[in-house]
Amino acid sequence: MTAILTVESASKRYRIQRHRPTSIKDSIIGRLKGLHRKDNFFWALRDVSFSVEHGLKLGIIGHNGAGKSTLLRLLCGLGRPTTGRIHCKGQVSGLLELGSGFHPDMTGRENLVTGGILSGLTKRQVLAKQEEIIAFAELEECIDHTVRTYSSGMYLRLAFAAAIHFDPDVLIIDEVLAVGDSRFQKKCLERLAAFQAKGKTTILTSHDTEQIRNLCDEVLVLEEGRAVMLGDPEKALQCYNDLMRQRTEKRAALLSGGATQTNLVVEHGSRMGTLEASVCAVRLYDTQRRATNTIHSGDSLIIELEYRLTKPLPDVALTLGIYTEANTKCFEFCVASAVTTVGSLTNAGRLRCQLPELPLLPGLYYLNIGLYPPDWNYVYDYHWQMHPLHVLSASEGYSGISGVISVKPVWSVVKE
Ligand SMILES: Nc1ncnc2c1ncn2[C@@H]1O[C@H](COP(=O)(O)OP(=O)(O)OP(=O)(O)O)[C@@H](O)[C@H]1O
Repeated sequence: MTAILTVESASKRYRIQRHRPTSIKDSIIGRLKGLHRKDNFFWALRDVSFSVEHGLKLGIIGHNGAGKSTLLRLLCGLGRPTTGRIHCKGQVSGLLELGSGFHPDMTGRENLVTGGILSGLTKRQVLAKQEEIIAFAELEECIDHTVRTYSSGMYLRLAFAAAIHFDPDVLIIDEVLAVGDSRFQKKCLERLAAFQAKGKTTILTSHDTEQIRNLCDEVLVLEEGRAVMLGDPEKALQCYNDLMRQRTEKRAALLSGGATQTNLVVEHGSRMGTLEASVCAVRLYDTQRRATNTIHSGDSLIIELEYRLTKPLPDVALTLGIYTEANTKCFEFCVASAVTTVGSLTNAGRLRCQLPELPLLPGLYYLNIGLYPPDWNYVYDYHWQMHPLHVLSASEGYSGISGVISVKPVWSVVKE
């Protein structure tokens, strides 16, 4: 196999301007006074090296500010590394953050033609694909409006449709699969899978670990601009979690002015975090609002979390998941902003969550709960295997089903 893309010791330095001139005169005066010499420099990428072979599905993960977008921009040819080199032997198409790529004052159609030509297609080739792209993006009615008037969802639909229909050798996607409605997201994921199945190379970043597992066969982990590891998705996700644990430990030490144990002693299961926001009690209720940790398959479950904040926090992110005894995830949902979902949090209170008709097969499960700062950089409080949930057979139980969820198949003979 040959490498289609090679990154050799690439570093990227940004200038953090202390003096921001607002006019040419201001800029000249600033230079004469030597104000520009007071600028700081920030290394967003440091000495990153890796190569990507034809057909590889590469994922890039890392916490907020780790350098993922900076690296993807360089791979797309937007800017050059401050030191090091990037080599690409094919045509690259990039779906970067919303707002990049299209000119806001040009119509969707004009942007398509310009984008196609910039991606290496001839005008005739772009025009031949144009209607298919517009149909995929479902933008027939707005394609002749200026892109400035598009919603973020419309923008994303056009950007994705264009990037994939231009059929590049390497498709680079920065997190954008998280935007847009779920039906269109599914359509994009199917199209992306077909693109990958043709043996094309993809490079993507995502904060969604399931997307990383499903869409990547190798993953690069970035931390503070450095490549920490490149390996299979499971090892990379483990490394990402370890880095989060290390950041949590650093944060806890900073808060307490010394080394702190972030793994907390609990009766059952495990708990870790800085406890700036904490879950101090978890109560489960059945459909009759009785406090219990035993329900029947198919019953609804009410979960009440008693929380405490050590100081007022602008927002908190949280996760709540149900896992089997063997630690298989049945489901987990993330709330990126508690404020948006339930309103601002007082220093202590209770959050309630109802899960209607939980179709779990009989067995022992655990509720895993996490509280995080909104940038998910470290852990406020994470409980795993601490809160058991016993699921009993439904009153009209049926046999012969294994797995995690309870479904009731209805069989019949097809009449010819
Ligand atoms: N144009 C710029 N000027 C100065 N600093 C920048 C610039 N662009 C990015 N940075 C800084 O470089 C670092 C890496 O940013 P980057 O956007 O690459 O991170 P990221 O891993 O993509 O983060 P996120 O997951 O939040 O998108 C951040 O600290 C960011 O503030």
